[in-house]
Amino acid sequence: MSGGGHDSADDTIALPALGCLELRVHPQRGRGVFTRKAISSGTLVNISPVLVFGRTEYADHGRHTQLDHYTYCWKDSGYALALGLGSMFNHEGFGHENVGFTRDMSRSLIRYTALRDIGAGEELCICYGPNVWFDAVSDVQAGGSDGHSGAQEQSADEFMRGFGLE
Ligand SMILES: C[S@@+](CC[C@H](N)C(=O)[O-])C[C@H]1O[C@@H](n2cnc3c(N)ncnc32)[C@H](O)[C@@H]1O
Repeated sequence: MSGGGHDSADDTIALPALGCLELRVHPQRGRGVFTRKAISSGTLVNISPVLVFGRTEYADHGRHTQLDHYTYCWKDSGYALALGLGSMFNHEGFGHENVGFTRDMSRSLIRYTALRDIGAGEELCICYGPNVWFDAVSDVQAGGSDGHSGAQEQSADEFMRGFGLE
């Protein structure tokens, strides 16, 4: 078993068990994912299975509900709800997020990986894309470096398709 999150059998997915992640309420962002211990760059921090909605089902129903604040773009113009912590990562602007995500369409899951060393007590944030639907609050200090290690796994195209936006 490697750190890649799946065993040799294609239908078995090993889940990371860091034991240091916790859900906390951020005063402006609402619930978010925080770590009690330092996490090294490149660590697989979470795997979320997803619930996939087809394009028509989502257009007719899902987008008119709270689901629209949580879903990721998925294949064939559908959308997917990440189950578990995958729906709890808050947003930081591009270059300031400390967690990247990769959609595994064939296994219906999303992998989340630390893009840099993350300190104890930090919030784990992903980047939803360039256009968000809320007034984004950032915890990044002005003038700080983006801290990216080059571990970003998304292609530019995947990134621009964003979290729930096209
Ligand atoms: C996928 S949910 C994240 C979990 C959410 N905080 C909760 O409590 O359910 C996305 C929502 O979180 C909030 N959010 C995420 N990042 C934010 C940010 N940087 N600033 C303000 N609100 C944020 C927005 O309300 C957004 O619609």
